[in-house]
Amino acid sequence: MQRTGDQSGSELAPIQWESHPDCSYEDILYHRAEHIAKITINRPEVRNAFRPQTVRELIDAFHRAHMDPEIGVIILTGAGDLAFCSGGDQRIRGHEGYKDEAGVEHLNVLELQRQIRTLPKPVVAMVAGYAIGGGHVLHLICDLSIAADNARFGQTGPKVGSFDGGFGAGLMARTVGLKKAKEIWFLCRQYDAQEALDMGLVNTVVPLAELETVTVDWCRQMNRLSPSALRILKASFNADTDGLAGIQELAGNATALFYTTAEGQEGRNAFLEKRQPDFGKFPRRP
Ligand SMILES: CC(C)(COP(=O)(O)OP(=O)(O)OC[C@H]1O[C@@H](n2cnc3c(N)ncnc32)[C@H](O)[C@@H]1OP(=O)(O)O)[C@@H](O)C(=O)NCCC(=O)NCCSC(=O)c1cc(O)c2ccccc2c1O
Repeated sequence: MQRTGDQSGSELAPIQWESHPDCSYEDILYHRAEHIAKITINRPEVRNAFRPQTVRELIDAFHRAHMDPEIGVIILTGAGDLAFCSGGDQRIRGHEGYKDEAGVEHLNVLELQRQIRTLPKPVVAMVAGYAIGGGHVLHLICDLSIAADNARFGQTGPKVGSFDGGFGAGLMARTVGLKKAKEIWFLCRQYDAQEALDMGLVNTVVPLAELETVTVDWCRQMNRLSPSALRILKASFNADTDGLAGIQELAGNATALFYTTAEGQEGRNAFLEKRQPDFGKFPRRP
């Protein structure tokens, strides 16, 4: 199996994950160490299929990692070696979506997809075993995907009476090309890790036993880089695909940087001091 990527400067020391003391999740696990958060879908008995509660907990965990200034990079993975995620839990699929505890039907994974794209830190999918259906779209949404050599990828929508025509189709086409994306959706085939690497669906393939070590190494490398540069690059990569919402995210970074300048602060200070702002002292740069 081919391994890709520059491994120079890599650190392969084991990581000591710590559980977060405030987290009481049922369907997922939340760990932190060395400025990395690891979020694990923990339903191995159904190949880590998600139900509305799973998605709710994932949204909470991603928000926690987003807001935690100690965290630079986030890993999304599935418990065990057999699956990253097998998509929506078909046992509780009702007429209009996946039924929660109150009987309300959801497609709330779409909200999670948007959250992963807009949160301003790199998200890495660490994939062992199956990434299938809505679980396949989840890895696709992540910024990087690292696959174990036992990983298998595919969509099942047209087979099980579903489809994801949003990021599931559009982002797939941008990632692997239009013809390949249509093949993936129209034939519902499964692809092994090497095939996924060959079509640009994952960044690298590693032996299963090294999956976490290599993923952590990539995270450590990103954590040594400028967080603001990574943040703005992520927003830049997503901006055109995400339309005005993407531009909003990118422009929000410009606003946040502008707030830190004397020119930005002059406007606020003038308002608080009840005077006219003096922007004349700032250069009109070419
Ligand atoms: C993932 C598999 C290929 C694994 O095959 P394998 O042979 O290894 O294992 P089993 O098939 O025996 O599974 C073991 C065990 O797990 C149960 N299980 C597996 N997947 C699911 C699931 N998704 N939901 C419920 N249960 C699942 C399986 O029944 C077995 O249980 P036992 O009790 O019998 O032991 C294979 O399992 C597989 O193909 N799974 C189904 C994949 C699938 O079709 N997923 C749903 C696609 S649709 C979707 O995910 C989706 C969700 C959304 O929220 C959307 C929202 C908006 C738009 C679109 C959406 C969408 O498409």
